[in-house]
Amino acid sequence: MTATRVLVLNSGSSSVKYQLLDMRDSSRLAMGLVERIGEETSRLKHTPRVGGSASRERTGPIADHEAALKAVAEELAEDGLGLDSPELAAIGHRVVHGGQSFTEPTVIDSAVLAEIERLIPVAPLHNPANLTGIRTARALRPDLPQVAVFDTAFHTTMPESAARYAIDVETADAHRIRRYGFHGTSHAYVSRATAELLGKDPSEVNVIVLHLGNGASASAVEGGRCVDTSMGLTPLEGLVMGTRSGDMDPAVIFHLMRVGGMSTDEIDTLLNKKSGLIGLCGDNDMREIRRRIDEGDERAKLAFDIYIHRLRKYIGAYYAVLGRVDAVAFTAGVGENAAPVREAAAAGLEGLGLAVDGELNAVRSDGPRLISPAGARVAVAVVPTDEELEIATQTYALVDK
Ligand SMILES: Nc1ncnc2c1ncn2[C@@H]1O[C@H](COP(=O)(O)OP(=O)(O)O)[C@@H](O)[C@H]1O
Ligand SMILES: CC(=O)OP(=O)(O)O
Ligand SMILES: [Mg+2]
Repeated sequence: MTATRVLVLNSGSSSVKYQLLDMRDSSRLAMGLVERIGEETSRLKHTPRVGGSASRERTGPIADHEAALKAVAEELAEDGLGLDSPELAAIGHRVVHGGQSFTEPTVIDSAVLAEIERLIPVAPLHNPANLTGIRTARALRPDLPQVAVFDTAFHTTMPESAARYAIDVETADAHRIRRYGFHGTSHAYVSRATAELLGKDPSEVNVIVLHLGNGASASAVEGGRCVDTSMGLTPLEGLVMGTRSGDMDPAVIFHLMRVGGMSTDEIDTLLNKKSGLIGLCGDNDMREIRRRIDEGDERAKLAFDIYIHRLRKYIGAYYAVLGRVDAVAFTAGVGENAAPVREAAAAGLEGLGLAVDGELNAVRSDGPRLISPAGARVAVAVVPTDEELEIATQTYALVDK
């Protein structure tokens, strides 16, 4: 029997998303999510035979990522899809920070593990969880190839003019300080899917991709290659996010230290976990923010306006970076679902050839779709991302040789 299945693990700071795919037809055999790891109220939602049977849920404390993965393995085994299956060809892992070392998907060995570990200081919320996922999966199936697919890889094509910060060159190089960019698997997948939606080859189109999830980032993709992106050394820079500030004057940090008496760790927590939408209005979920706005809540309205203002700045900036824009693609939780965000992001930009059609924008659908009026100079699209499929495809390409 040839092994054609790939298990994909996307381990976040407090969650694990997973999918088991059969790469003969890219079909999903099972998928699921473990949330609130480390809390009393952890939850595992497992969907076997996607599209077929109903989901199963387990609630109750799941202490850490190792326990989470073991619970996932048990759920898969219950459907006869256990990790011991000879049909499993590889396990693909999302790894958030690959620094400059990794420009391609990579089979994991101890040297690769050591490098991912070395990069923890620049991805403190993400790389430790990714490492635990890899180590646990390796312990469960030591004989299987484990492949790392890096968020940073797609952005390694950025020119120096976009990737370098304007700080002392020797200092920057000594500490490997530069723009790395993240969500690259999503930016790659969505820019390609957008070209496909337009019936063109990726090499022919310039796309601004807006990945708006809990973490959010924008990228400028020229003929299939990333030329700029909004996240930087770490996933803190750029857009306003669920709990992260995005761009601000770096002197805010010195001010908080000198005048506010805050420690480095306190400021790190403030900017990564208590800022963005949650810091501005107490909620990080766009659904809740829209509900509050509908009830006349001023703080929610201001948070929304700040979020949109920053988003529009990046659309304008990347318009200038690209010179010619063929499409703007909205993706991830907010981008795919929040019609008011898309409407506000494009409002009044007809001069740039950008517009959103109210009726098309209100349509709900799982597939990629255009929301710009017919004949518009720039296509505006909703293009659902599928990081797990992209990771599985890249993983399988590496092991099916
Ligand atoms: N129906 C919806 N309307 C508006 N926003 C939504 C909707 N569904 C999800 N979201 C937003 O998407 C976010 C999660 O996006 P997602 O891409 O899954 O994030 P992540 O991968 O970073 O966890 C939620 O925090 C919420 O703000
Ligand atoms: C890199 C990053 O921000 O990832 P996420 O959106 O999954 O937090
Ligand atoms: Mg995400």
